[in-house]
Parts: sequence; C-alpha cells; structure tokens
Amino acid sequence: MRERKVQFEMWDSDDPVPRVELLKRVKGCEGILCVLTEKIDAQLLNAAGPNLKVVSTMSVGFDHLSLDELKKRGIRVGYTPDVLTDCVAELTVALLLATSRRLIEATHEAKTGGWGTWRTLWLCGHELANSTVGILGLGRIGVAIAERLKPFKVKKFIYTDVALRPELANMIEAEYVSLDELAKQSDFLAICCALTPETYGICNWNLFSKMKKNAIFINTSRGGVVNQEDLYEALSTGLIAGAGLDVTTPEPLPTHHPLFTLKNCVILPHVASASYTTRNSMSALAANNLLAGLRGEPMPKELKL
Ligand SMILES: O=CC(=O)O
Repeated sequence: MRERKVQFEMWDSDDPVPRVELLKRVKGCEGILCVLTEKIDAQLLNAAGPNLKVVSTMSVGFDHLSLDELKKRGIRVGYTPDVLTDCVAELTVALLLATSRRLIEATHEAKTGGWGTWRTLWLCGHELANSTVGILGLGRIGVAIAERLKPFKVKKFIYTDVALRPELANMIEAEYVSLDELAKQSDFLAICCALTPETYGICNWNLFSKMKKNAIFINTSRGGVVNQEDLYEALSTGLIAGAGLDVTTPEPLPTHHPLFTLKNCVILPHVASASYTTRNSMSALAANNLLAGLRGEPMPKELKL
C-alpha cells in the first residue's frame, strides 16, 4: 500500500474551539474530526469548501451534525457507537441508584450535621427489586442498562421506540408498549433515544403527568428530549419522585437554573462516557474513521446518510 501523509492541525485544548476560529481554520480541509460541541452545519461546511470529504465525530450522538447538509454535499460521516456502551450503561445505573436512593442528599446531610439519631423514614428512597423499568429508545445502550439492572431483581422491562426491536428486546425479555403505557407502568424510566425532530421535547408534561408518584426519571441521552420547565414542575410538585440527568439544555446548565434548587434532582455534567478506557477507544475509532474516509475506504463505523 502506498503511504500517504496526512497534514493536520489540532485544537490543543480541552475547551471547544471558538466558532470564529473554527470557521477560519476549516477552510480547504479534506477531513474534520470533531466532538459534540462543534456544530457542523451549512455555515461550517461552506466555510470548509468543496475539498471536504469526511466528518468524523468522537461521539455516538450526532444531533450536532446537519445530516441533510452533509448528504447533499456527498460528505461521509463517521461516529463512535459500541465502544462507549458499557461505560454509558454503567454511569446510567450509578445515576439511577444515586437518584433513587438519594445518595447526594444523604452525603450532604452526613457532612453538614443533618445526621441525628437513626430515624425510620429519614432519607427513604425507592428500590429496584420488584420494579418495572421502562426504556425509551431501545438500542445498544438500553440493552446494556437492562442487563446491568437485572441482577437487582427487576420484575419487568418494558420499552417503546418508533418501531418494534424484537432482537434487542429478546435479549432482555422486554415487552413493547406505547409511550402512554411506558409512562404509566414504569417505576424507573431510562431515556436512551437519540435526539431527533421526533424526540425533541418528548418528555414533557403529557408524559410526566401519566407517571407514577414514586417514579424515577433518568436521562443520559440528550437534554433536548426533555422539556425542562415541565420536569421542574413535575419534580417540585411531587408528581414524580426524582430525576437524574447527565444531559441538559443548555450545557453547561447555568448554576442558577431552578433544577439545581431541587433535592430530588441529581445533575451530572455530561460524563456518561467519561472513563479513560472509553475516551481512548472513542478517539482511536474517530481517528480511524477519519483516515478510512480520507482514503476512500470503508470506515470502521460509518453513519448511513
Ligand atoms: O454524549 C456523548 C456521545 O454522544 O458520545
């Protein structure tokens, strides 16, 4: 194989490249490797110009990419599914338990003098044993979450999606239900769907008002699937018991945001895939996608446009 050298320019910082800077620097590039903070839209693609052949995102989510614009220009897209599934599922379980067993409140009480004598109902939460767990958007990550939750003696898994997912559902013996039934039956509801025009704001008052009072809502997908005003209302009025969010709108969520005032809302700064192993695998896969795209070869993980 003939060796070809790739010239690249790297934004050598953990902070996102400022938009104006990015627009300047992409000019004439054949490939772009980005993360989810970079909006790859018509403006950016125009700034890059006609040489651009491939965009490789170091993420499983691709709502920051204008797929129509990419497709129109014949630009190929790589992303990083699979390599982060275990890590995201693990964090989702951790967040679910932290929320349902009120761990953040409990450590705060212990540290700040709230810990008096042993009290019968103090800091009681909700347990997974005998519960029904609902999954909104059953993909690889939803299955991995259910596999990890099963040993906690969950009674039943249910899911909803735009279509039946028999192969994945069989792996975890999950039953397909409507969105209404998902809301009504779930003791724990894990949101695992991609953010698309169809799922934007799908977790709204209509959904929360059908949920159980003891329900725990967990979102590790994208903040845009949740109507945060409605979630605040549901949590602050006791319509549902708690929420654990790894993703919000916007990110970062301003520290004065009302959701931060609620004890029954645990908010993490979008860290579901943040393990050293997973981030290394994601960057290697993103780089290999990019190189394959530049060579005109099949990418290890290419998004079908
Ligand atoms: O949110 C993280 C990702 O999409 O990889």
